[in-house]
Amino acid sequence: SAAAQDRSWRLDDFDIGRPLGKGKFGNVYLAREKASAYIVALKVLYKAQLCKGNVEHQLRREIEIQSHLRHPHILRLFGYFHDANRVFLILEYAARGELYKELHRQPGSRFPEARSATYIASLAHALAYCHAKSVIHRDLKPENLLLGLRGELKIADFGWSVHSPANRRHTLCGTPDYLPPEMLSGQEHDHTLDLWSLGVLMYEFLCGAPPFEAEELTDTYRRIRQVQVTYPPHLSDDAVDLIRRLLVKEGKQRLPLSGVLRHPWIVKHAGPTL
Ligand SMILES: O=C(O)Cn1ncc2ncnc(NCCc3cnc(NC(=O)Nc4cccc(Cl)c4)s3)c21
Repeated sequence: SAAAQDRSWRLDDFDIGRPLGKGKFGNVYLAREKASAYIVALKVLYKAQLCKGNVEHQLRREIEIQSHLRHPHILRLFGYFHDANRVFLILEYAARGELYKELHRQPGSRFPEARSATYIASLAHALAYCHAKSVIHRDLKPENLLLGLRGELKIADFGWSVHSPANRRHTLCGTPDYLPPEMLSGQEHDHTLDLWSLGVLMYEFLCGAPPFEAEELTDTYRRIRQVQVTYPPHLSDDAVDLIRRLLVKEGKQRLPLSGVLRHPWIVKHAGPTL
């Protein structure tokens, strides 16, 4: 509610529960707002770490961007507050946790086609909503996808999101597996960046590993630049067709989200949830 933004929150407004996850800049805890008994996730970020990582402006941008986003497949950021040495994000609680843990629990670490299509359709709806507001996420990967109480997908962590078009200001940290060629060469990028990452995620949901994964980082970079993908035999022709239309070097040539939602592979498998 808007009230969540106006009133200033404090740590003793909450009962703190079990840790939900551990992060580079701080941990996430289950928490209950005392007055309403509302359950949230509370992410604790240490200012010293944020300062050392030179990411304070990214956090401010995330808070600004997230405070205007309202979508069933985007994890809500209800508000934030800080004390002497910590910043706290008050987040929607995703009861079924991290999607990548669910992915690796599966046989072969991959989802069946119908489940993958439902997740891709949810992502396409959420991204269409973001792009309509000129917001690109830029960091779509299984670690940033959470599952709600009924297993519904929630995009989380807009720590790398920006208004498009944009240029990368920061050196990349973390895996390059989900980044398009234009991000590797520091070129200007736009919302079509997220279309590439959607293709990488679709491949990983269906195959159990991202398409450009390699032992050496340099090999991953080369395979991304050359769009070097091999398709395992168990993939349906429709699935291969949709991935091929997203993993295209030229951003403008990638299938737009409207085309993704109309694609036969999505309509066939995720039809009822569209
Ligand atoms: O995922 C888990 O570990 C466990 N988990 N399990 C359930 C659950 N329900 C809700 N949230 C969870 N986790 C927090 C998800 C985030 C959302 N938004 C973020 N933003 C952020 O970290 N920003 C940020 C950080 C450091 C620097 C900068 Cl610049 C920006 S993290 C949950």
